[in-house]
Amino acid sequence: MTTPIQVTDLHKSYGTVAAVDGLGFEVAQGETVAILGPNGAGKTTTVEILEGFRRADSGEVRVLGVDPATADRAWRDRIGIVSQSCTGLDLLTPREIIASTALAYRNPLDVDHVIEVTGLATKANARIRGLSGGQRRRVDIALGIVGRSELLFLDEPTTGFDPQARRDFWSLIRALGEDGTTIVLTTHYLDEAEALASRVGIIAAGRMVALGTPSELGGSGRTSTLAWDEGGRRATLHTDRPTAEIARLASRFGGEVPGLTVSRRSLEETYLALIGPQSAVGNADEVAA
Ligand SMILES: Nc1ncnc2c1ncn2[C@@H]1O[C@H](COP(=O)(O)OP(=O)(O)OP(=O)(O)O)[C@@H](O)[C@H]1O
Repeated sequence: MTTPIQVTDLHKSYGTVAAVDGLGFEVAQGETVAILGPNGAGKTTTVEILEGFRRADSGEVRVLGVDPATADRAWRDRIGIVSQSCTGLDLLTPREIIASTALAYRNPLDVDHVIEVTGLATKANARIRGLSGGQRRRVDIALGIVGRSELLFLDEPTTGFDPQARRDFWSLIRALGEDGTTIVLTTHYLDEAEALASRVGIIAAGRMVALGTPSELGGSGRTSTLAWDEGGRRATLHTDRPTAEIARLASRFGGEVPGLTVSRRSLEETYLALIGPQSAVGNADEVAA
């Protein structure tokens, strides 16, 4: 089976700004990968190269086995895209737009089902211009999934969602993932990455600086740090087996361990440590000036 996304040594510059600077990663069939990174890190440029909307300067890119720069209509039919823009078709209704988009695909999802799972049932026949920002975003998502894509790109999909709508959207994405859809999403929400992604990639200054499961990069179930007071100083120990180590310490101290604390590095701490204050590339105007 073809690996859905393979990227090797990707480069893309705008004038003197190296937006993507030697980036490489793979996404396996059925994976949900979240791409994190600060503003200007190169996420959109990378994803738009994968979608065939921008040309790389150099490097190897294969999406569903094809170079997106030379891909045809049949390839595009296999891909769903939810970008940051809204439809702009203010006088139409969600149902009209979703139904007409479905006609463009060979094997679309049922339109009523899409309206239901995107939470648009009560607004299906209202004009787009009367919808809130979050409701318009749901229309974008409906258009991205109606084609029953093998590979789905979601660019900051829940920006503008209220907390319940985000949870509903997460359920929808999990269901698509369980059905075998490969998903790449960019997000600024670390909790969203942790909730949805089988792996998280962190891009800084045009490079993939980390790629791993949420528990490898942070979150639950990874290395803990124990600290306690001993011999007039603070002793520390990093361990994947904190309970066993605490039992060992308790036995050594014959009961209470003085000043014992147990902490885990969160995904947010890992992220902030990796991106650092200087990691985002400046924008082109600033660099040129
Ligand atoms: N069309 C363009 N022309 C010139 N510079 C660009 C263009 N598109 C992006 N850039 C620059 O390339 C760098 C990477 O931008 P990109 O949009 O890929 O970042 P991003 O990680 O998606 O950021 P954000 O989180 O803000 O969406 C930035 O410095 C940006 O100013």
